[in-house]
Amino acid sequence: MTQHGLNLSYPLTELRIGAKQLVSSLLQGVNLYLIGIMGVGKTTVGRLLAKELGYGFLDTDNVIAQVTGKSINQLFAQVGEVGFRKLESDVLSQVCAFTKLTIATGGGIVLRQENWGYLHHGLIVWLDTPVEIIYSRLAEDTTRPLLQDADPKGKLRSLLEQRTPLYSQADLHITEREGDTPEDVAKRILEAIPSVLKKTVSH
Ligand SMILES: Nc1ncnc2c1ncn2[C@@H]1O[C@H](COP(=O)(O)OP(=O)(O)OP(=O)(O)O)[C@@H](O)[C@H]1O
Ligand SMILES: O=C(O)C1=C[C@@H](O)[C@@H](O)[C@H](O)C1
Ligand SMILES: [Mg+2]
Repeated sequence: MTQHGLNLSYPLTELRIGAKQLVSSLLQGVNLYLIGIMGVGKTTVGRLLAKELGYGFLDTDNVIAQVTGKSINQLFAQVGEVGFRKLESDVLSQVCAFTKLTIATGGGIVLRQENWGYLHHGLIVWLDTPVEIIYSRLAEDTTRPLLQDADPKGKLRSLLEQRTPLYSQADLHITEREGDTPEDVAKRILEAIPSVLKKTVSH
């Protein structure tokens, strides 16, 4: 984030008065990227954050589906995970050229090294939710091809375990607490952004 030359001289009391305005002015149009395993709420919380910040909202999964005219399930069936990952990188490489966006990413965006070059154009937020909660949310959902497994909960656990070192490279780590609404999570992110920007430049 230091390459953005953010102005960090702000009175802390302002955080309580107008967190949204403060965060907007601190970010100076820098994009927010939400990463995390499927079902943590990247799409849901991303929309709320965009509204709060006066940012546009994009979801890489939705952009891929719109551009190809196919669902994520159809793409996995037709071009495989490898083909899907190429499309995902193409989309990310294009959207990172814009500013003032909150971008919800697909859960596997962290897997390709080249994607990190694009993600680091912005501020990266890792949404982290206990597997039990994610599972209860997605148990009836058939739109995630990687969860079409004999043991979907085990699959979620193993994906999270494999990807945790990658998600950990985010600028900000927000852990969802039991009972947190999407609004609570968005608020916690907004409140945490000033501290992470401050921490980055003081090193
Ligand atoms: N804090 C929350 N409390 C309750 N339900 C939530 C919360 N966050 C998200 N949800 C619900 O969980 C489901 C999954 O959320 P969402 O689609 O936003 O996850 P995602 O991280 O974008 O997943 P994917 O990586 O598969 O795109 C949705 O039905 C959403 O309404
Ligand atoms: O975690 C993953 O690898 C995925 C998450 C979804 O957002 C989709 O991008 C797709 O279902 C793959
Ligand atoms: Mg999503």
